[in-house]
Amino acid sequence: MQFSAPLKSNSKKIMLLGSGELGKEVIIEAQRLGLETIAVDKYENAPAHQVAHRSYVVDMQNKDALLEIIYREKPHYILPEIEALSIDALFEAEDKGYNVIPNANAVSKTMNRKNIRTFAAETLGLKTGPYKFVTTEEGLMGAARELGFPCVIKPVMSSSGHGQSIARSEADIPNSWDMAKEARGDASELIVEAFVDFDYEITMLTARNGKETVFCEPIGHEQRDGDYVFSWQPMEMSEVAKQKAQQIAKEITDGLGGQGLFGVELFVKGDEVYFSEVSPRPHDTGMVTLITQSQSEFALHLRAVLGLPLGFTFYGDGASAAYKTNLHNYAPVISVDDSLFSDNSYVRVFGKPEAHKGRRLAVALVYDKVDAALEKARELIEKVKDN
Ligand SMILES: Nc1ncnc2c1ncn2[C@@H]1O[C@H](COP(=O)(O)OP(=O)(O)OP(=O)(O)O)[C@@H](O)[C@H]1O
Ligand SMILES: NCC(=O)N[C@@H]1O[C@H](COP(=O)([O-])[O-])[C@@H](O)[C@H]1O
Ligand SMILES: [Mg+2]
Repeated sequence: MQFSAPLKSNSKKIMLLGSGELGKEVIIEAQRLGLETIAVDKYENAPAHQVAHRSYVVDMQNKDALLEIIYREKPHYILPEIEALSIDALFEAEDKGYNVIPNANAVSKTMNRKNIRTFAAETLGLKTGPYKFVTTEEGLMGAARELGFPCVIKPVMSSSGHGQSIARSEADIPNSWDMAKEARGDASELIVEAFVDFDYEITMLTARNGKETVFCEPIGHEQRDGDYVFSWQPMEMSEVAKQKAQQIAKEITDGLGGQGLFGVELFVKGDEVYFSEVSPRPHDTGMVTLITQSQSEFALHLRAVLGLPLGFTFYGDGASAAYKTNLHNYAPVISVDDSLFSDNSYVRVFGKPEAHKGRRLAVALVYDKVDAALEKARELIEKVKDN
């Protein structure tokens, strides 16, 4: 492969749509390969804006506004980094010959829970828990009664747990309805899922470069209020469950097609593996690969996009802990105890310009045997504060 310099007439350009902490790492990897980088998001000084060659602030749901930037910049690759963006802009750009990663149809399917769930369960026949879609509060009550309690309620378009709740009895349904309706994203329709009483859940990072598919070691994670707080790698699994997990990851990523890295979310009970959802891009729980692998999920995403070989070394076990703030603050200051910077741990601060309750601002990473790494990550994250 040939590599040019950025900011020249012959530069190779990537445009990131969404510029959070995950995109920031993708941009850094792209710059390591001499690519020209453009980061787009809905607010100023987003993490990836801070490291890209150029940045734009735009309403990500506005088709014309997104297309205007795409046509102006003419990127070789368009990498969606968030779910809430104008899918019509991506379809139109793809029609005009732009390379949307992994492809506009995959982005469209995965951004909407109804599309991806029906594709996985009904088209591909993958095992999932029971589910229903509803558009009214009465419909929600009926679906919950049918599926049984507890059940999980989510807007069809949302991420990081926004608008998600668990209803434990009929009395919880009005509150679940309100929570879903008030969330950002698209709550015109809701998915109601039977609660899967899994033993553990994993992310199977899966990369496709057009020639081969590779899997990372399974990542275990702990979620609170639908958002990740701790992840570790590898998650110890039975050989049968691991094989099934890779098989499901292969089928769903082959079904979606295109090049790039995917985060396949799976629930595991005994040797049974249930498909939950998939991100057609690096996954928040995969930040642990920054410390466990020779090529992180961000580096692998870039390699897959460019069609480069996907070989990498798993250096050894590790864990990550997300730092989430409780404050509203227009200029957050993050205090990190010096003990986080050790021979086997460090912290990455995303540089988000504003804090609000529940927002992820930093991540602690530990390299050690899984149990020790997770224990240390739990201990260290308590030593991060902001004000
Ligand atoms: N049907 C279910 N049964 C049990 N737990 C569930 C179910 N659905 C979701 N969860 C729990 O909630 C978490 C978040 O759900 P999900 O991944 O669907 O939301 P999300 O908003 O897309 O999150 P993200 O954007 O971080 O991936 C899951 O990782 C799991 O821990
Ligand atoms: N689970 C999806 C996920 O982790 N996405 C990551 O969070 C950012 C948004 O953060 P914000 O809400 O703090 O702006 C996104 O841009 C992406 O990097
Ligand atoms: Mg998820």
